[in-house]
Amino acid sequence: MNAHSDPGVSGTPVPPAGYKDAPYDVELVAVSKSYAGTIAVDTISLRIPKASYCCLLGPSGCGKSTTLRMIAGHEPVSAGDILIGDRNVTDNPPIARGTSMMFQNYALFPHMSALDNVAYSLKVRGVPKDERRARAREFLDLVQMGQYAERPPALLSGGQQQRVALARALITRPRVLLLDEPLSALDPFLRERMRGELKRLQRELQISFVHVTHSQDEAMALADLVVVMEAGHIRQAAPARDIFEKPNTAFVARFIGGHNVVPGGNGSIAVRADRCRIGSSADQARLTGHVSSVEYLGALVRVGLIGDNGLEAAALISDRTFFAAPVEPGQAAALTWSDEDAHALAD
Ligand SMILES: Nc1ncnc2c1ncn2[C@@H]1O[C@H](COP(=O)(O)OP(=O)(O)OP(=O)(O)O)[C@@H](O)[C@H]1O
Repeated sequence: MNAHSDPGVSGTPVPPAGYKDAPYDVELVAVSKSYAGTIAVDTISLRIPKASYCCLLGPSGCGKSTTLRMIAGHEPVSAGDILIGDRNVTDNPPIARGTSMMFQNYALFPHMSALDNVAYSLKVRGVPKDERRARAREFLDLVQMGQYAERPPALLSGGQQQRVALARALITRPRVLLLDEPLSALDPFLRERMRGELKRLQRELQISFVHVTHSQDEAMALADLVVVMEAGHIRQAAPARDIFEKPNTAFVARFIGGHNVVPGGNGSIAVRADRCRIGSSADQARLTGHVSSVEYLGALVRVGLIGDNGLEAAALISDRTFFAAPVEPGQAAALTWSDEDAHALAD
């Protein structure tokens, strides 16, 4: 292994040639993956700027995990190139890419203590015992697990096991940390807490995280760059706010949630549900019909509406506005919005 493929296990990471100047941590160039008869990923190109939090988001089977596994080197590409920094790693084994992967089920060794689990990848790289144990302690402290160093995984909670798995993935000092559905096994309370923790770690370490999720909320909360995938394609890659404010297609608008997709003058338009109002005045109405549901969400109330044309839509309104003029399911109602809140979609 040369200095350029050393993921920085012996002290300060050694930047690969040209890495410092590379504006992207990850670059996918026309990457495809086919299995016998199935195209899992179809000619995708993507640039992940340095030290970004990137979420790959999309419905089940859209190719997110396959993309992540190809970046990790656990799956060979069928076509295309993968660059980490400005180094083409397409044919490199996982250990020589400068990436590290944290698996969904954490994949900890049950017979080893938390400390030995974390130190393990240094062991396989031949780092002496004292040094690797000292480094493992450092990384357990980083994820606030120093006090559990001697416990085996079976005596740790799910959230604690996950922290150990994170420390284990980070100890090799990767350029890019790859996370496959890292929060899905946690209960909702812990999930939110770990979400904040992941973001903190990414900021502190100033490396890129590529995080696969099918949760829109998770992607919106975490990502600098949200990559929305469908059927092996990237449909949109942009900051969360751009995706939410300017979804480019009906699929993205629907998948990201919180939008109504309705016919406009030239094709479909998306209007955010929180920009819609419920009224009864037919002259301002954009969509007339009746209330189909009322969901109290605390600060907001979601009013579902079925248009006379069969179209389903919703308004998200503040609790104060709703209770000033409440409506009930079955009641005739109209949805209104301003022209400036209507966003034209490409299809
Ligand atoms: N080893 C494999 N052999 C054959 N087909 C596969 C293999 N792995 C994945 N696929 C197919 O490739 C497509 C993409 O799968 P992938 O696991 O990347 O999707 P995903 O978006 O991560 O889905 P999920 O959210 O359900 O994990 C799917 O149609 C899947 O069935």
